[in-house]
Amino acid sequence: MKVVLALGSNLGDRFDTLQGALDALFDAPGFGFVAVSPVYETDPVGGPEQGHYLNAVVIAESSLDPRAILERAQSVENAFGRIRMERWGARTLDVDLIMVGDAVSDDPELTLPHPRAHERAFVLVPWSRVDPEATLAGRRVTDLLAGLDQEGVRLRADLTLQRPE
Ligand SMILES: Nc1ncnc2c1ncn2[C@@H]1O[C@H](COP(=O)(O)OP(=O)(O)OP(=O)(O)O)[C@@H](O)[C@H]1O
Ligand SMILES: Nc1nc2c(c(=O)[nH]1)N=C(CO)CN2
Repeated sequence: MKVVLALGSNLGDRFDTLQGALDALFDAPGFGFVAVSPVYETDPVGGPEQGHYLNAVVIAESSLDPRAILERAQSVENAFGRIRMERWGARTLDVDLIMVGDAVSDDPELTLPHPRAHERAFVLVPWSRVDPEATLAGRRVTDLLAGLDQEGVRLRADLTLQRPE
């Protein structure tokens, strides 16, 4: 199954956090690296006033079930010292499951595809760069993007994530 994960960080050394998270996600069996997007500097969306994020999207191949992938994502978030404060507030690391194959779920603990991904340029811009043919719930990501303001999402060509070892 194809798995799409979105990474975000807006506290501390944001790039180091993203690279560390990428390495940690693939540092266990059951998860094969496919590709990682460029890094984007993004205006914060929602929540209280907070700093800019670095965002990236990772594509993996996995036969793990969605719950196991969520657990892995959460353990990586915890390992990078994420302190959960207010909703949509600042965080050292956020790992969201955007889609897991064609799994569909409306469980609040794990909603798939991610219920807000289709409206988030900070997810769709990097995703479309790493997979221009991608679709989300039957719609092309590039089409979804056409209706969104992308001004707050800027390529950081000076920052490149390395594929995990
Ligand atoms: N697709 C998903 N990916 C990650 N977490 C999810 C997903 N669907 C539901 N959740 C649940 O959401 C909770 C995480 O909420 P969190 O505080 O990270 O939200 P947020 O990142 O601030 O906001 P958002 O969900 O809009 O990105 C987790 O406890 C998890 O169980
Ligand atoms: N730019 C940006 N804004 C956000 C982000 C994020 O990763 N990037 N994550 C959020 C909660 O998941 C809320 N707002």
